[in-house]
Amino acid sequence: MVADTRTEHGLSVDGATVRYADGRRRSPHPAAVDAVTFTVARGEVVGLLGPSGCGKSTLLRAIAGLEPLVSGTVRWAGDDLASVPPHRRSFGLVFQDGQLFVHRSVAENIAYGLRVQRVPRAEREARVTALLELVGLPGAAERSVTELSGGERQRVALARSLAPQPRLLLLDEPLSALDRALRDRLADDLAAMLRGTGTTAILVTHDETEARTVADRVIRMEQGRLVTWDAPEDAS
Ligand SMILES: Nc1ncnc2c1ncn2[C@@H]1O[C@H](COP(=O)(O)OP(=O)(O)OP(=O)(O)O)[C@@H](O)[C@H]1O
Repeated sequence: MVADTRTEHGLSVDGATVRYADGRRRSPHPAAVDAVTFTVARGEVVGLLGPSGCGKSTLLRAIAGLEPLVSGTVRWAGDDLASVPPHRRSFGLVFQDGQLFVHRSVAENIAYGLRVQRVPRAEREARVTALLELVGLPGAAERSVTELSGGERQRVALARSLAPQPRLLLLDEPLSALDRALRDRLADDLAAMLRGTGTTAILVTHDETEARTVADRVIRMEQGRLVTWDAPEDAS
């Protein structure tokens, strides 16, 4: 068999199955994620679409290591991550509500992961300044996150997740809480941010237009299963 270099250098999910325990039932609970197989090449942005409850967030959480697999594997660059805890995967996560630290400034929020990585202060400050430029909030470093709009908050959440340069960014409906006009604008900005930083990412969304704006390729789930996927552009 010819080695698949795309898979070796990025994410490879193979037969991933997640089942939530249900203490009340004797019969096995249906799998929330059912034998899902796909790959994401380095630098690629994949959109994950599907109706509510089809298992998108569960799949993302499983990739992050936050939900155990009952079968299947999640690999990065060919290495099985089964024994690698979430904080050692170098994956970033962004949720719908941003989940910022409300008692910290914008800069402190963005610098959080860099402090954990013990990045020296001067470098931290330079990275925060560059990231604020990138997300369209120059000069906002000392602002309190409590006084930001919803869109500004999501921009800060994106900057915070990009700061440690994650090898994979997992975006779980990061724009869903915003109104339509803001969402469209931020989708364009998000696409530019991911391309500009060469970030490998999976974007979960309900919104086909948003997926097409941000992602290179779209995959679709229904009832725990992957039902369609666009062929990777350079695969043949
Ligand atoms: N903690 C949990 N315990 C038990 N069942 C859960 C849990 N979280 C999710 N589920 C179930 O797993 C299935 C998949 O849920 P999931 O949140 O992954 O779907 P989703 O596609 O992300 O939905 P949405 O688009 O509404 O966020 C659903 O049937 C849901 O009820």
